[in-house]
Amino acid sequence: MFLGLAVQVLDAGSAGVTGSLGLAVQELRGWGSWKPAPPDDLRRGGGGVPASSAGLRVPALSGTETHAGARGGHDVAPAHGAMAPRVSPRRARRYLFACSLCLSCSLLCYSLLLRSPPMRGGGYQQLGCPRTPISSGGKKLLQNMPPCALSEAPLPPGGTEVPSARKHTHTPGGPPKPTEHRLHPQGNSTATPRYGHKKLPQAIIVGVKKGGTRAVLEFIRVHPEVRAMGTEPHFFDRNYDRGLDWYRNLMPRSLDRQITLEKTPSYFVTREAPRRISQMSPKVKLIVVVRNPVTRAISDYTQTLSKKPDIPSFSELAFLNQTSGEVDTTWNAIRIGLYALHLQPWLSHFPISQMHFVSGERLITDPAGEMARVQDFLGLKRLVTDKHFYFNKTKGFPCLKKPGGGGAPRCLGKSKGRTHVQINTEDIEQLRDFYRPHNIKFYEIVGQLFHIIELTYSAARLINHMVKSWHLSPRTAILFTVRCQ
Ligand SMILES: Nc1ncnc2c1ncn2[C@@H]1O[C@H](COP(=O)(O)OS(=O)(=O)O)[C@@H](OP(=O)(O)O)[C@H]1O
Repeated sequence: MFLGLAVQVLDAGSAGVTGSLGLAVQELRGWGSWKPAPPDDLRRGGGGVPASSAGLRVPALSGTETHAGARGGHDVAPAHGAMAPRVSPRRARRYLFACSLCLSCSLLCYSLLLRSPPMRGGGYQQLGCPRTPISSGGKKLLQNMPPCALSEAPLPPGGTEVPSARKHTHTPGGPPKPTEHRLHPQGNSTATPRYGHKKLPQAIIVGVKKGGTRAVLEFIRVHPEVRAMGTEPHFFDRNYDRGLDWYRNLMPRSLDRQITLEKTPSYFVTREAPRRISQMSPKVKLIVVVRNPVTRAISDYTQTLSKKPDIPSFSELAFLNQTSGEVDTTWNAIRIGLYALHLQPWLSHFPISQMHFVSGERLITDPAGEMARVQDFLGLKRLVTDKHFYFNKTKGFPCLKKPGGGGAPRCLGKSKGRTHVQINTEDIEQLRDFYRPHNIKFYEIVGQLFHIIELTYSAARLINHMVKSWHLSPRTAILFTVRCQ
């Protein structure tokens, strides 16, 4: 191939075609009109054109002049102002050949560099997958890959835990930056495939902060029919004035059959978000990951404390009056947990059937079960199953593994699953009491029981009994039980 190219180039040049090769030939022809110099001069580089220049610094590539003297002599002008050497036609052909070889070589290198990025295990061609460059930087954030690419992803040697968080902050005026870490970067890529098109999301994980939203996003994007934006765009709260085109442009490319998804947990508590989202698309599917609001508040506080170690204690912030136990509902960490309150505006714009609630607790104890429900809700085939998960004892959380057991597992980053700040039991009890009526209201609205209030074992059995024996709907059984509690 290399030789073939060289010959082609040589032919083109000899024929005097236009373009740089043609010019190269013209230049060499120009040399040919100079007085001949002893061949040795050329080889030694003395008196005539230095050997290196003669072979490689072909002026024609940078200019159109055919007369070397007119170029100021920096390219091929003879040294010491000596007469330009005459180059025999044979030598000229040699130069031409050398030059062509160089060009061919460069062409070959460029074509290799540009057209053949590192491939995953060479399996692409057989699988008929589009060629997608894979980020070689192992610390790149994970993004979904086309189905075939996912199954071909190379994994890091022996790595089990995700490297520490790569945090970015949002800069007004610039594109949104990743606000948090994502799953293990290996085995997936941030590279946008060159096929498909950018769509507005058909599904959004709208909340809640610290509920387990990252886990849901990372788990669902394993599905080949899902393309997810890895970072949080914060479009419907912070960046709305940038317009839908800006928002759409942030999305990964996807095929028509694929679902585009993003997650920004702050939407759930943003008053304007439901209206704005429904204006974008009234059919969009909404996912809310809920978690016991007391645990959620502690998780939220733990995160803030990790960034600002000087903040007051949890109890000081949570209670207006610690003796009376009056809760400060203006503190965000507390306020976000008032799920029923935040849900109301959503229900003015979306039917409840368009919202799916994931239990943050079950997401940890039974990720496959929760993800099965998410897939059902999104109208996807249940492809993300228990085969994809394993429990990582060191992390204390489920992590993703490769189906079939090959390759290294992938856990969420260090900022997910942190050890919480110790809060005294009395404060926790007071907060549970505070949240109980709000939680019950929330259950009533969504007709689903979450582990966000602690049911006694007998209450759970009663629910089961009522559902099975009395043929009550789970919703009625739940409501009856929590009301009785
Ligand atoms: N598989 C797995 N691995 C690690 N962590 C998991 C997982 N599943 C759920 N979680 C819980 O997710 C909590 C973080 O929630 P979010 O991802 O919604 O946080 S954030 O709002 O995006 O900051 C995080 O909260 P903390 O434990 O307080 O760190 C986890 O409890």
